[in-house]
Amino acid sequence: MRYNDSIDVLKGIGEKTKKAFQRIGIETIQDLLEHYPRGYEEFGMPVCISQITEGDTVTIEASLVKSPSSKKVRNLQILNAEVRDHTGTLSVTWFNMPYLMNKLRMGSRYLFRGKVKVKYGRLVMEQPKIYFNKDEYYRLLKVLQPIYPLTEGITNNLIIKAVRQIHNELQFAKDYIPKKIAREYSLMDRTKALKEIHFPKDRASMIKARERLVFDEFFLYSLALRRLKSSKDFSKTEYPMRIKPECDDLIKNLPYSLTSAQLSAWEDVKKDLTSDRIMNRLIQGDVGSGKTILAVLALLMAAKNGYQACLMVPTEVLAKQHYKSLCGLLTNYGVSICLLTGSMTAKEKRDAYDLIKNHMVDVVVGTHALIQEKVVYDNLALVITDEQHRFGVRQREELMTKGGKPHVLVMSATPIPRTLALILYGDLDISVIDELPAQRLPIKNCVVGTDYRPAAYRFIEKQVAMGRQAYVICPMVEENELIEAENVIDYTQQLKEALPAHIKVEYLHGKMKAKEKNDIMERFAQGDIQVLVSTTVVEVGVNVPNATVMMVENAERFGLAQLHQLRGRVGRGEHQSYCIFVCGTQSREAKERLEILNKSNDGFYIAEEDLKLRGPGDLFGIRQSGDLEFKLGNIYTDAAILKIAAEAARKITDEEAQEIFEENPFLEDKILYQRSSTL
Ligand SMILES: Nc1ncnc2c1ncn2[C@@H]1O[C@H](COP(=O)(O)OP(=O)(O)OP(=O)(O)O)[C@@H](O)[C@H]1O
Repeated sequence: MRYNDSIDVLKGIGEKTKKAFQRIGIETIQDLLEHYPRGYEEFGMPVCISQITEGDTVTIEASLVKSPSSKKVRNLQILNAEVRDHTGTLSVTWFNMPYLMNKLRMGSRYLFRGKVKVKYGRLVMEQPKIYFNKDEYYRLLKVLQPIYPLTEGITNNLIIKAVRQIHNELQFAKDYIPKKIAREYSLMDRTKALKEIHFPKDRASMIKARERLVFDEFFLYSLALRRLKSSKDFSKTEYPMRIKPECDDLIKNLPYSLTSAQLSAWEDVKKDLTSDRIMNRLIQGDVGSGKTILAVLALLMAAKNGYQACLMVPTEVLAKQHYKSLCGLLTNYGVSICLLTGSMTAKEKRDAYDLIKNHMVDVVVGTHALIQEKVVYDNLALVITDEQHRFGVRQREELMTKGGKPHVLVMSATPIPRTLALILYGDLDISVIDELPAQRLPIKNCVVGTDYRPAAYRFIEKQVAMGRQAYVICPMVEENELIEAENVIDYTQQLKEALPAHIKVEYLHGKMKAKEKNDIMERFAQGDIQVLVSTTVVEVGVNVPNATVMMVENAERFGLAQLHQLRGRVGRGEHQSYCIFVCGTQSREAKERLEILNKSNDGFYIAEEDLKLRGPGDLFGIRQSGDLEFKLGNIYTDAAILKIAAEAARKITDEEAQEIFEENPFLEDKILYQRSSTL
């Protein structure tokens, strides 16, 4: 049996089963070996009925004390029975297994294994597996039985049998890792690891096997990425640029001086743009750290070199905001700018397409509309995506195909620990803005209960009297009977009543028409509206430096990273700013979580704490669903393995890497295929 053989060389896999396997991406012996269990079932000694509590999955040894009775409820054939051991009795239920009626004998002892629930106030074991033969069960004791991801037509048992056969007939699994690395990191042998991951001797052995296989995934991924990156490094740009004096001039004329972190990021960008290679850079900086100006400088540089450049942002509100600030900063330098968003009329769009195609504009700002088929660019040399996590990388790539191979600059305010950033944005170089403008005062935070509202409103009133503005965030747009949380529409009404009439309160939410949203945002930015009640649509990138209060209702409903983003909407100017997190529950856990924000304004710290508390899914708000998935490894929870695997990959010379992939010609493709579908 060979690694690349089709799975139908295995006994019991015919045409139909083969097709079913294909549906979950399994074609070869290797695929099946790498179809890892999603968990294990641990068989324990039988327990006494009196020891069982709700929710347990247990085995009992008991005899049937009442003949099974059968009834039909809609399409379901339900079989009820009662069993007893020396400590008590238990109800047992099976669904759609009528043939058990004749198989189970009154008074006989069997082993039943299943989950115990409470139904009508009584404990019931549902759909238990029956072991008619005691020895059959005792053989399973202490063994971790693999539980596989399945699809229709494929049972767990079928996979177990097939994998066992592979283990019996395949001598060696391919080992990708050089011996010196395996030794240095005390890795389990790969062949053994592939056995133990499916049929572990015990838990410790399974963990060690898993570590080895996760290491392989990360190690190879890091290597492949390195090769990809170095090959990219050699890809010559079609859009070489020269340094332009206008950029220095713009910096000189700003009402503030750039921080040293901004300056050093700008140096990175300049170096990239003036080199003969394509730029692929991520600028990572906490909320309000001043990333936008770097985008502006890069756009100016591209335009002054005679190229087109575009800035793609996730929302219409943000596109409008950037458009306005770009016009303010760049028109003096003879740069023409146009806006392109989904809500523009057909005619407006057509006009924009014409301007772009004929290079009547140098810079295009917009939303997804920028990557519509109809947009034809003329010499698109630079693509900047803001908050790229809101775009799939697919979309980014689509935009890239509109130019030859434009330079790419990605802006992200998502605080990700460096090791993770290296993997998540593995093909990008990274500049970090780790410093806030000097004159910023740290935001003052408080976590309060709903009874604090009257005091909060008085506080907002005072701030407004001083010429400042406030945001109030609610989780919902409108009332929903099923969810107890504040909603924007009703809240605005209440707030209008609670605040003096001269204070203008308006609302903003995602369901409003683009034009209405823009209008409200514009009026807020101009100071015509003093208090804006909104959903999280303001979360990303909105910049109104005069706003100094952020009040978040039902703060417990948001992730910490998201709350940090919301908080980032204030403290963007020279005024002291405040954040009031209103906790709508008494839960201690919720309050503890919010205390993390109370204590720190540092996005990286918050991200780490959130990771500890809630796990990765909720934290990053990015790349959550199926993003950068490895078969076994999880880049967040296996961060420790990721770190050493990346370190090990760095120890490999280019020649050694070449050898690894040469020996396994399908491997690199496979990894990079995964990359392109995820990164
Ligand atoms: N060096 C600086 N000194 C003072 N103010 C600055 C400096 N750099 C930028 N700013 C101002 O700080 C505010 C926030 O900057 P910007 O909008 O670029 O933040 P950002 O990094 O994009 O944040 P976010 O991720 O929250 O959108 C803007 O009003 C900007 O004009």
